[in-house]
Amino acid sequence: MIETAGLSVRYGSVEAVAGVEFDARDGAVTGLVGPNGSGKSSLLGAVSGAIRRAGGTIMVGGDDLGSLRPRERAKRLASVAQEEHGEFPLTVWESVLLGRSVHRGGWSSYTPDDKAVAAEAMRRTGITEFAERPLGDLSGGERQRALIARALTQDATHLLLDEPTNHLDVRYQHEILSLVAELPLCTVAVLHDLNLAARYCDRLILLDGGAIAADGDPDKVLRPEVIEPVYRIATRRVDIDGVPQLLFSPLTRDDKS
Ligand SMILES: Nc1ncnc2c1ncn2[C@@H]1O[C@H](COP(=O)(O)OP(=O)(O)OP(=O)(O)O)[C@@H](O)[C@H]1O
Repeated sequence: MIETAGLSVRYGSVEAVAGVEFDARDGAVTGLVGPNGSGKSSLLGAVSGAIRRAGGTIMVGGDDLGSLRPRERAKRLASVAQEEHGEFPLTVWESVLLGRSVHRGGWSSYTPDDKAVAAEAMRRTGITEFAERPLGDLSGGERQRALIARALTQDATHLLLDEPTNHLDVRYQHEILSLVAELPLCTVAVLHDLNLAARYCDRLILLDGGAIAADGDPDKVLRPEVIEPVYRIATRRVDIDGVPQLLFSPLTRDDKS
């Protein structure tokens, strides 16, 4: 479980996250949605510890995030950030295997079990064939799947994903999110695509201007009267097989005024 209270993130005079309180349950996928600049990545970054919070508390598995030693933190939280920069000198296999390093002491080498966990994560994300390729040579979508495989290999109890479907083709968008939805973890994912969020999230937190505009299951949040004022786009909803799906059309001149 992840719980925050009064969580704030500031960049100079910009308050990107303004005293947010939410909880994300174990065994569920909580989606963070909202327009560009609404504070999704800042909120996720604060929870992962990558971005310094200006105030508030973050509890992960019942303990204050700040009280956890780095190794314990890594056993509890695995995260995939929006863009991982760098030269990527490692092969895909080496990079995925690095996820096991939090379970190894000092210089001890990887065990057959570590290698089996890494191989299984690669199989599930469809990247086995790229094992010997340098990570930096992969396409954006292939690299995204490799980074997700590394996070799965870390075998943490909480998973943070910032736009995990970014760069993925339509098949892998669904494959990766259905894989994530099956994991018995506490997962928080930033998603732009509201229709994917509807299908794979148990709960949605809609951010607007750094604050929570709506919080609840997809049926409750994905309603035109909730979505339209936040995204400022005309929205229609249809329910397909019990899953809400949204259709959008640009505002007319009259709507804008
Ligand atoms: N490093 C930074 N320095 C200054 N302002 C920043 C910085 N990072 C983010 N911001 C600002 O903080 C606010 C929230 O940004 P954030 O990236 O968290 O939003 P987001 O909802 O993830 O956006 P997007 O959907 O575009 O990825 C925005 O106003 C943004 O301009």
